[in-house]
Amino acid sequence: MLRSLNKLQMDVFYKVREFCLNKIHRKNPEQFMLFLSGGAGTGKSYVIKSIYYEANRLLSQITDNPDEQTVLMMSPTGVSAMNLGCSTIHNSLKIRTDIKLPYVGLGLDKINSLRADLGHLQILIIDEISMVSPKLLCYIHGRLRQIKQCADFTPFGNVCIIAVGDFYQLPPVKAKPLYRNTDDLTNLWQNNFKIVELQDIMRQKDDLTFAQALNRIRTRQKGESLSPKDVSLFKTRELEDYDENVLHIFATNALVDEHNTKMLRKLCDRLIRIDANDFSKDERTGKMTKINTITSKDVDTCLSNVINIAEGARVLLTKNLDVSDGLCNGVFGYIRHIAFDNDENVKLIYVETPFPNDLLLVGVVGLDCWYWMQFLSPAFRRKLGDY
Ligand SMILES: Nc1ncnc2c1ncn2[C@@H]1O[C@H](COP(=O)(O)OP(=O)(O)OP(=O)(O)O)[C@@H](O)[C@H]1O
Repeated sequence: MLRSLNKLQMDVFYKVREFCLNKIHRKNPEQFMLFLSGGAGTGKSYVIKSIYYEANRLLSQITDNPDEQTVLMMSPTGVSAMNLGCSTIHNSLKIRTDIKLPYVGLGLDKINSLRADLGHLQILIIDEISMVSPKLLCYIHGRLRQIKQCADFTPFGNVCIIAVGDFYQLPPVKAKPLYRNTDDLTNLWQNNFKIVELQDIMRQKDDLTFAQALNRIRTRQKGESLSPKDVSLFKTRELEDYDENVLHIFATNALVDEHNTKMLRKLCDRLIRIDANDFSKDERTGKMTKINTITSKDVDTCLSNVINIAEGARVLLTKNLDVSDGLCNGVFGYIRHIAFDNDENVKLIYVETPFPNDLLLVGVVGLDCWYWMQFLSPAFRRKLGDY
């Protein structure tokens, strides 16, 4: 893999390698903060995998404990974490999703356990940096300072950072991207990071004309039209007939729902409608009472008021259940079986995941739980037989 790196990829690789060698030889190398950028397919993930492997190999020499991590790779989303074989930022650094500034430190027990794993951390690789909000970056900085017990304000507790990504790609959810942050207090991005921009598109390296046209879409401003030449090039890639099972992308949720309902009706015999039930908890008695008006819109739960399901339907996981097991937001599964209670209400939905031994069991809203999901062990699966 190393020999195949192109010139710019190689430069970054050797810069990090030099830091590691100096660290092993106790030369006290200076902390670096690198922003590795480049368009889609320029090989950002490819080079960080090489760096991660090499840095791990070299820096493992500075600790005797194999459980201690000297290099950590993480990503803001479950899918990209899964693709890179790492964990999410929230999971790796025990950062809650509802964080607020100013930074709130972790309690003693939790920080001690993080410190046991990451006390010798030297290099942190953050993939998909375009999706990291200024607030989340502040929490990464705060957490690393806490882990490293830094007395001064050196950024990120003096841990080297390799931020990887492309700001032309997805921005953070409901937050400004890092380069747009103008708040001096939380601005860890500007002035700290040195940019290296990979130039060669490796994904379409055998079709340079197409790769360059894709790059023009990348840098195109809102309202700016594509050249007629690019439009006709993309038109040549249009398909009249295509497999309906491929992943579709739509601009609005309404179009997504329309397509899903069409496919369900087409592919499945019996459509089952589940209406959301809303319950309120009496603070004094703890008793749950069903309420007749649905409040999901008012409190923005992102839950649908109605869902249509069917046996055989393809479904998408929209939550990170267990990234290390591959069960993260974006993974497909198939509904194998739907079980009903005596009143013909849906009680359980059995979802088969793409992973051989996992079957997800999805419980539908009951009085004592909002929803729950669990994996069935192979033994329990056998007990269930063929339903
Ligand atoms: N030096 C290289 N030699 C051979 N193949 C490479 C090289 N660099 C990247 N590739 C290949 O090019 C493709 C794109 O690389 P990669 O996924 O790392 O790009 P990326 O910049 O991370 O893309 P994106 O922004 O879309 O995630 C992959 O198939 C990868 O294996």
